Amino acid sequence: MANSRQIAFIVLRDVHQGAYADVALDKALQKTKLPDLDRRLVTELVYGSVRRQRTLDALIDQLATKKSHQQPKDLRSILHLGLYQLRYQERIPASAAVNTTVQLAKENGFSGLTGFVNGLLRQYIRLTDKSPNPLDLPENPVERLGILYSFPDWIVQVWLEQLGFAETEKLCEWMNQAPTIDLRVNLLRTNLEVVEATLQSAGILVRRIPHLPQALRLISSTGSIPNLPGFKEGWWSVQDSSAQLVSHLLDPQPGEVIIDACAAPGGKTTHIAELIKDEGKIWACDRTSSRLRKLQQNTQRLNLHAIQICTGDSRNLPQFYHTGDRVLLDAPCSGLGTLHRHADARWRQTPASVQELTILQTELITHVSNFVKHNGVLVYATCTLHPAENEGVISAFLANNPDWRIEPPSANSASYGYCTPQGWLKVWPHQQDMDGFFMVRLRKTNNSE
Ligand SMILES: C[S@@+](CC[C@H](N)C(=O)[O-])C[C@H]1O[C@@H](n2cnc3c(N)ncnc32)[C@H](O)[C@@H]1O
Repeated sequence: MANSRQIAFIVLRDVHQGAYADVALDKALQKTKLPDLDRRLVTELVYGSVRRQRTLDALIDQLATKKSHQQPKDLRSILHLGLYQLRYQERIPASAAVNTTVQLAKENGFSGLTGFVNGLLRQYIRLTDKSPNPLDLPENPVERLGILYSFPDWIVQVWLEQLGFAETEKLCEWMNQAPTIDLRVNLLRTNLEVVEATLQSAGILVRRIPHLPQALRLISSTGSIPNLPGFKEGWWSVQDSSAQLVSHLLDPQPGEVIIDACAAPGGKTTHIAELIKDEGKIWACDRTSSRLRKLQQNTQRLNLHAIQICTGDSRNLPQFYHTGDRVLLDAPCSGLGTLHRHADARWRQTPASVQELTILQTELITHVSNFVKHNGVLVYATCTLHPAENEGVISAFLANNPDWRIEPPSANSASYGYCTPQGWLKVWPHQQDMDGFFMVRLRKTNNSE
């Protein structure tokens, strides 16, 4: 049976050939019968090495004569694994990190280079004996943060322009943490006290989140989520606190017609159904049927009946024109607010992909705003921290549609505390300790058609 590090190496090889880190990892773990502890090690090594890729490459550049991108691809992955353990895995003794990495090199076609691997890793250890952070860093603030925290320059630049150096550094640090898991309790089936007590009796510690009436944060490790008590019974869903704010901002009421224009897999659709006590009609539209199947499963598990599914492109659904009391557009986005949840996401997005997304977002809001009835409400939300996809899309929409205005949340809303002077809400993860989000409520005013 292959050992944890060999499996991690094979997954990294797939990732460097273009596979998604989570998909490649799942595939590899399904093929093995590793004990839980080893599975956790593989996961940590893969996600950590992918996430910290830029920092690890900078170390290779510093310690070897050939730059990281000139090294054979597999050797680079092996060095990433070794350096990752030395730099970020305090529980692994340095000697074990070095010996296992040398072994990996030997077993994967680099027996002639074991001396190089051994030498490079030992040189790193010697440098750390002299200084806790031996990485050479440039003065330029963008590159400095990009190399130290392993982000592409363009993302650091986007954040620096909004936050300045000290806050951007805190945000970068936050995004390299292990993600937390929040639950949203289904108050139609149970209540917070019962879920808290049930989880606690299964040895899982939770805490409440201020202002969010359905939220619980898991503060101890859990194992498989579907095996936790209450999941199969539909007592709760997994949903980050900031995503819960979106449906509170929409503020849906029992009996209303609500259209969720980008609904799958249904985190917010099911929340809306819970908030209206399952009384009314919610159209869950999405163009991806595989994701809508998940929405269907979630709806059944939570025993909700107000939701109707519509598969299609929301830029072309004229049957909904002027029918919605409230419309939610939780738009596809670059996900810069949830980079901590997807190890490879920071390397997949580019300024060009952001540009394409802003075009799609603009087309979606333009079409979907027609779904709203006279005097109705439209909420636009993204889980990104890129102003072009947020403030930019909304400012352009308002400039082209003078019959719409921003309506900030009311003082008794769960989302009130996150409101900015402009009336939109922006959740900065390092300040609020939840996923990054942008959301705004717009109302179609009286002078509109
Ligand atoms: C951010 S996700 C939605 C998450 C969902 N609201 C939730 O809370 O679970 C964006 C969704 O938009 C969908 N999408 C992208 N382009 C679309 C379009 N033109 N029309 C309809 N859905 C679209 C994607 O399939 C994806 O499911």
